[in-house]
Amino acid sequence: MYQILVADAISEEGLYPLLNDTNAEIIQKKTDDPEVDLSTIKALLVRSATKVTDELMAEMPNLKIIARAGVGVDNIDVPAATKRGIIVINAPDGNTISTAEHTFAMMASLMRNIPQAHSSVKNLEWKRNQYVGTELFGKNLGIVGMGRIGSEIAKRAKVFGMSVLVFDPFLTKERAAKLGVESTTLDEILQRSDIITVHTPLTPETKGIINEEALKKTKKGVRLLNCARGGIIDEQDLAKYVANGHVGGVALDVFETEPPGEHPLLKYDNVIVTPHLGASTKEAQLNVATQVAQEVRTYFEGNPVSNSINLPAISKDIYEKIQPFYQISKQIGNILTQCVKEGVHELSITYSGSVTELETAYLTKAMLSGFFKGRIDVNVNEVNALLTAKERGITVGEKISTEAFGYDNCISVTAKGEENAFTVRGTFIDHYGPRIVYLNGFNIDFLPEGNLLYIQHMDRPGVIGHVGQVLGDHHINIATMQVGRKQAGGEAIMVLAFDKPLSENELSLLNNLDEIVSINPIIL
Ligand SMILES: NC(=O)c1ccc[n+]([C@@H]2O[C@H](COP(=O)([O-])OP(=O)(O)OC[C@H]3O[C@@H](n4cnc5c(N)ncnc54)[C@H](O)[C@@H]3O)[C@@H](O)[C@H]2O)c1
Ligand SMILES: O=C(O)[C@H](O)COP(=O)(O)O
Repeated sequence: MYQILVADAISEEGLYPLLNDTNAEIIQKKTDDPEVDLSTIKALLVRSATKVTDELMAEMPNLKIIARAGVGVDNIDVPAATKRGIIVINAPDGNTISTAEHTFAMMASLMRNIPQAHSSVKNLEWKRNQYVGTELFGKNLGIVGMGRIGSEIAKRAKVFGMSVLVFDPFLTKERAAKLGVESTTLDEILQRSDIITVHTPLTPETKGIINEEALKKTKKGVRLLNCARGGIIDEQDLAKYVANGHVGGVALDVFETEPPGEHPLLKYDNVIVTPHLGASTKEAQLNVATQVAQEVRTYFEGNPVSNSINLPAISKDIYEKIQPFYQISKQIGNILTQCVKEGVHELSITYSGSVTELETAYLTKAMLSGFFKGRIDVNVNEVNALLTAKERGITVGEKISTEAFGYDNCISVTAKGEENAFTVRGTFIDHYGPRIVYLNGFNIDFLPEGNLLYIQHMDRPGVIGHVGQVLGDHHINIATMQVGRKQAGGEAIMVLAFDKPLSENELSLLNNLDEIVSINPIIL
């Protein structure tokens, strides 16, 4: 059973995939509601209202996934979530059309003074001369940020007979040509546009991208729209340019602080506003809620999510192919962490055979999650594995090799410390399962599972008997036993599996046997 906290107003109908899941319990409350036990919540669903801060995440130690029913994730501390190993997903295209239509409606309203005229008629006035508008036809529309929403606006603007200038550093010439828009610089847009609309995410780079310096370059009478995020157009600078009459009109759906309260821009008649309604249509809300609810369910069913902000996307097909190697990679990492007795500064992974055809980067992260398991407080998974290694000064290297040691596939990991290096090799055999086939210089073959004991000893007659005697005296059943050696009479190893872990006393009795060099329990 997993608990999901739905902290913002999310379409109930869209939550159907979760409401329909007998393993899910949905709690619809604010994060600061005293009735909510944050510590047991595994999934958090939000829109833009809830601020998902590092402090909030600290109160949610079991949180695995944050789902944003919408596009912008600027209300979520994504780096902090990543550090904590929490997946962040969004619904990138569910509200595109709604937001594009809202922006267009705002643009038409602004040009034809519709909100002002509407209020005037409602106040029993009839001022036809006061509300003479301007056509969209033939005007230059500048779009900053030509992603999903920007592109939909461009299509609509062209139908209205507008010329579209766009600025987006990631827009290719081919795509601009296909959309029939002129791709240009921000400066050109500022200088040539009659109307400018912004559709970028709010990032350190886009914050204030339209500020006083930019406004200075615009045409007198320019109209500006922000239906993306408050702050992309600097509100204080904009207020100055509305006050001095340079800017002819403004349409805002979003504000730096929401609600904006007593905002300097609100007093101007040529500034029209809506309360962050871009995505507020029945269709968009149903789309985004269904998308994230389905993704959360998929995640808890153990399948890959498609719209993660902090995890590379992987298809279900590839995910299924990778699963067996995922497990063995994790086990190799975990064996290493339990066997290496000094600080590790380098982990090098070599993939060979059929596994090289898969997403090995994903497996490297799985190996790291196994390596850090039990070593540090943070839950390390594919989201934060590389970051955790980097923070701890561990270099991670990945290689592809043609040497698979006679196996169909082989994953070999070497952990290097100041003094020693320790190598573990594993393979996955169809219809047989995962096997560890090499341990610190010795060929061996054991199942990486359960309570294991790795013993280094001298290859002498009777050693296996002596070990068996100690265990038998303590009524300990040996489930499986594998041995490996390099040469007769030299160093050798054995790996035993038990139904339960051995006690300190039993381990110490084994360690005191003459032929034993070292013993090392491994719990997987
Ligand atoms: N008002 C609303 O209710 C509402 C609804 C949906 C989305 N939004 C906002 O709109 C934004 C855009 O949504 P989208 O779905 O089109 O996202 P998107 O990712 O498809 O498009 C964003 C575009 O901005 C471009 N970009 C990034 N940095 C830039 C820069 N410095 N200069 C110019 N372009 C830059 C990117 O290359 C990308 O093409 C979202 O981030 C969200 O904040 C608001
Ligand atoms: O980024 C978004 O998707 C929009 O700003 C919508 O935000 P909302 O879900 O709070 O309406």
